[in-house]
Amino acid sequence: MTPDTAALEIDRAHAHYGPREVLRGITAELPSARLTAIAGPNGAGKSSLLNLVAGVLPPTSGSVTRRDPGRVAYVTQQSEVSQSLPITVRATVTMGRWAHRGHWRRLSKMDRKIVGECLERLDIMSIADRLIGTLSGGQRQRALVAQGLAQRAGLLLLDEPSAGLDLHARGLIDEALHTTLAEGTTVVRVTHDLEVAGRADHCLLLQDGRLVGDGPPASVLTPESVSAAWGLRTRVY
Ligand SMILES: Nc1ncnc2c1ncn2[C@@H]1O[C@H](COP(=O)(O)OP(=O)(O)OP(=O)(O)O)[C@@H](O)[C@H]1O
Repeated sequence: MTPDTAALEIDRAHAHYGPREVLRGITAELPSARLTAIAGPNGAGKSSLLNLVAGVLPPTSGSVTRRDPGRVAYVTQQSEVSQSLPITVRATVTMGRWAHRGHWRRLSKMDRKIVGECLERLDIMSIADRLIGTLSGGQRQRALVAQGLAQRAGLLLLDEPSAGLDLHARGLIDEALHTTLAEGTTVVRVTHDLEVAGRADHCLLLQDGRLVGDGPPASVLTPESVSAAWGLRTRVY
C-alpha cells in the first residue's frame, strides 16, 4: 500500500452496545502508513470507533473494509489489564511475537531482537524482569505499547497510549510511533490531547457518536469545531 491510499474504509457504520447506539452513521477512510488521531469529548465514542476498526465491535449496519494486508495490533489502556498477572515486562512484550510464532514454538533470534528493540524504544529495559503488577501505571502503559510495537502489525491501534504519562514517556511513545509509521504501519490513536491530535496526519473528531470532523488536523480542530464539540472555548495548539 502506498501512502495516502486508504488502509481501511468505514461506510455508514452504526454500532450499539445492547440497545444503546454509540456510533451513528460513520463514514471515513484511514490513510495508509499515516497517523490518524481520534479526538472528541468524554463519551463521544472514540474507544467504540477504535473497537469498530479493530473488529471487536461489529457494525449493526454499514461496513468496515480493510484494504491493506497484515495483522492488527491493539494496545488497550493499562487500567484494563489485570495488575495481578504474574508476568514480567519482558514476557509481556514477548507475547507480542506469539502471533508470529505461536506460543508453543521457540522464539527465533529475530523475535528476541525485536523484543529487545521494543524494550529499548520505550526505555523499559531496566525494568524488563519486574512483574507487571509491581509497576507504576505509566511504566505498565509503556510495556503495553512495547507489546503492540513488537507485533510488527500492518495496523496499530492505540487507546490513549499516553494518558497519565510524563513528558519523557510521551516523547518516547511519539518517537516510537514515528519509527513504526516510517516502516509503513498505519497507526490509529485515540487521544484527549488536542496537541497530539494536532500533530497527527489525519484527524477524526467525534461528538455524541457522530463524526463531526474528518481531515487534516488544522482543518478539523478549529476553535469553532472544538468549541462546539466540547461546549467551551479550548486553545488548539
Ligand atoms: N460496554 C459498554 N456497554 C454499554 N455502553 C457502553 C459500553 N462502552 C461504552 N459505552 C457507552 O458508549 C458511549 C461511548 O463510549 P466510548 O468509551 O466509546 O467513548 P469515549 O469517547 O472513548 O469516552 P472517554 O473519552 O470517556 O474514554 C458512552 O455513552 C458509554 O457510556
